[in-house]
Amino acid sequence: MAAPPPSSPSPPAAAAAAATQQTQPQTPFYELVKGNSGLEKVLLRGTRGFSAEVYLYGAQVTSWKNDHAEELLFVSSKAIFKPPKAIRGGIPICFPQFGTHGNLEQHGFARNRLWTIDDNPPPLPVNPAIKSFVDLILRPSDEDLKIWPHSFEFRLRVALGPNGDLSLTSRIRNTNTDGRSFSYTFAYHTYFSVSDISEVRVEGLETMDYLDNLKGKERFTEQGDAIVFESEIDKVYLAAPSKIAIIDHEKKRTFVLTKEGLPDAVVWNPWDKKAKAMQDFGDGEYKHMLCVEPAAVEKPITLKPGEEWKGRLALSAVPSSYCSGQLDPLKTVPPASTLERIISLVNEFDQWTQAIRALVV
Ligand SMILES: O=P(O)(O)OC[C@H]1O[C@H](O)[C@H](O)[C@@H](O)[C@@H]1O
Repeated sequence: MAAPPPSSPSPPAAAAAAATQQTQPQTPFYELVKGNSGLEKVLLRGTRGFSAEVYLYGAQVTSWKNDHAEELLFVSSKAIFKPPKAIRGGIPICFPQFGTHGNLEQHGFARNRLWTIDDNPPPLPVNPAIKSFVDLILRPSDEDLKIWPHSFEFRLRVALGPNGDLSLTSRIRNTNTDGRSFSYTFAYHTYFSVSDISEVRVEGLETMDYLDNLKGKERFTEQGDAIVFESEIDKVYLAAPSKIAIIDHEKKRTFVLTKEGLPDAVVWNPWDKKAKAMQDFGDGEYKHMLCVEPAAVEKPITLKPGEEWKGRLALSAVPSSYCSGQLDPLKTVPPASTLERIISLVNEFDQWTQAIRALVV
């Protein structure tokens, strides 16, 4: 069901509309279409050509494009869009278990289930400028309750901001009627598309402690400068900062990842050997992807009946490279072309000043 696209009122009316929308429930603007293998997916279209897609299967975002229609997420060319296999790429939802931290299948079962659209979610405070979003919901089936005997409601809002930023907001509520709490681990398993993994560095995780999945989950401390990639990596950084930058030097593009309610961050690249061993992953594809996954792993989240947890991921892609150590996109060094432009404008201004002085004197 596609809501009619919002009319494009003039700015004052838009401001008025935005103001009223803070009080009125927002009607999301999305389109439901058939995707790969006939699986349904929701298209989100923002202003200026930004877009995103999320499959109802797994509530999995599989596309996020900028205003040049460039794909910012990685999905394997060999991804299998056929339940019960998880789609390889985009942003799989790992719940109620991350990795092998428990006795369920790897990453739990949320990414292997068919979610439904929630047309009447409980109100969620949003930026009124966000028009393009969809609310999805998952509740356990009888089969699920056999393997994880807890009732829950998992609501996910996928939203496209006015500047093309993508946000995922999860709300998980314990709806047990037997008075029992439950605990879970969680991750937004985000696959970023990168030009060449050897040209990528990650800032924000320097000096953090991490569990190394390649060394029996042993605890280590990261070295003092940005992370670069020369081999397989599979690390769970603990109590990581809320902002992490993934810098793609070749593309002059920086992904800024902001996380709320998720203390940890997993960094994974399978590299060549593991890539070859994965059926749904191209042998050379490890060069063009990097997973940075906001997560709650070290300390599972525990909810009492009726309690609700909220975990949020916000992604933006900033077309510039960062000075080392600055995670704030506003403090980025403009690209050389902008600097050259500024210098030529200053020179032009000088010429005009001299000409006007000559006239006046
Ligand atoms: O193949 P999957 O089940 O999707 O898991 C892919 C990867 O996910 C995470 O990044 C884990 O830290 C890795 O250990 C795992 O290999």
